[in-house]
Amino acid sequence: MRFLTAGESHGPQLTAIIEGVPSGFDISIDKINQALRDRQKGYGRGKRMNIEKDQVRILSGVRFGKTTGSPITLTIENKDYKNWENIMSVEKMDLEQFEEVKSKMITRPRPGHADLNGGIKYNHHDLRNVLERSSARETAIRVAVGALVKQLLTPFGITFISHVINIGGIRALSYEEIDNLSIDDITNRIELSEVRCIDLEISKSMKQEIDKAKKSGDTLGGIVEVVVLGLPIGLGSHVHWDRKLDGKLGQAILSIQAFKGVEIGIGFESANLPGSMVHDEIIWDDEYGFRRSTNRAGGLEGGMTTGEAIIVKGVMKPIPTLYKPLKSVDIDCKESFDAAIERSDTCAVPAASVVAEHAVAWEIADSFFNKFSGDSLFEVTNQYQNYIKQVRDF
Ligand SMILES: Cc1cc2nc3c(=O)[nH]c(=O)nc-3n(C[C@H](O)[C@H](O)[C@H](O)COP(=O)(O)O)c2cc1C
Ligand SMILES: C=C(O[C@@H]1CC(C(=O)O)=C[C@@H](OP(=O)(O)O)[C@H]1O)C(=O)O
Repeated sequence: MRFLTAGESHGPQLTAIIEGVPSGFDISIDKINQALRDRQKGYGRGKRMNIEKDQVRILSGVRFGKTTGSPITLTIENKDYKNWENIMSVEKMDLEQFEEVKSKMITRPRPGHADLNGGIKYNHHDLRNVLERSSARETAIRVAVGALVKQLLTPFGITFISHVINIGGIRALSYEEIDNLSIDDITNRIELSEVRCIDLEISKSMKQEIDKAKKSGDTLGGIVEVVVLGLPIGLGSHVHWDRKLDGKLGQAILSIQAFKGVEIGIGFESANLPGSMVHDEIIWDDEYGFRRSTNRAGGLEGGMTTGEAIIVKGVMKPIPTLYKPLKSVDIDCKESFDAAIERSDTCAVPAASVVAEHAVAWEIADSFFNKFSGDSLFEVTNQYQNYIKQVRDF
């Protein structure tokens, strides 16, 4: 499977085309819209989220609620476009527009954003041309894509959880450290927390930290965790660098705006431990077959799933646009100024946890349909069931 997205932050809409989805799978628009709502509602976001009411439209590839095997086109309207029509026009600029366009021109690149590198690379002297596409507005359509392909995995019992385990240094337990909570309890708590954190007391401290940062014109980053349950052994492959699922998940997470680190299983901590405390012993379970007594590897060995939960964390840096800006240089006169201020979030880690979940979902779905390839649900299901039997009898 593959997909492309298009669209500017303040343009008319975001679009995605997904290719390679087999036929016969149930698709619920409500489920995609629920994921879009989850992405929008995290605490710490700026005023833009009051304007947008993200809802997907499916323009091709689905008929009467089922995939047809044809390319699937998704769109999300940018409600804010009506306030930017003149500034984002595709027509040649006329003189009357000039003053308005000039008022929104960006010439003082924000440290930490794509402005300066993108401006130099594409030879733009209005850095808005860079900002519009580098903006994480694009994550809305990526979530829609992920929420669609997640539904292709439902018949095979594969499910996803995402949550926040750190905001600005306020830490919460990660999935492996949580005892005595059912998956339903975990998901209910994430739903209830405005920062998508399982611990509701820590959620309060995280919110306070966000309020503090906002008051001082600053921003915060953090850590998100994505957990994938119900995977068979053997998605991904050890035979080529670009088929290794851990590598693909790394790319998926690091492709999200502002993500600067990724960790699988105990990841960085394994540098401090001997092998006996890092690797997961292999056991035989009469009901499940081969299993691991622990899951420090985070569900991946040799670029392939082990059958245990995939556990992947991503580190998000603080938002680059600061209301108390850092120093920058005006690209025209080359003098030092405060960086540009564009309406902005204080902390988007809760929103980004939803984005990370859906970016991971894409990679899992892609690996799943690589392994169990077929043009229809029927064909894929046959392949899947044969393989599960093969694994059971191994
Ligand atoms: C959900 C989400 C919301 C974001 N909101 C903002 C924002 O309001 N202001 C901002 O300057 N950056 C925001 N960012 C981060 C920038 O888009 C990102 O830092 C920028 O594109 C540069 O890319 P890089 O940080 O990956 O190098 C957001 C990122 C995400 C994932
Ligand atoms: C629009 C979204 O996020 C935007 C991401 C973003 C950035 O620079 O990445 C900057 C802000 O854009 P604006 O200036 O229009 O408010 C965020 O609101 C979204 O997540 O849907």
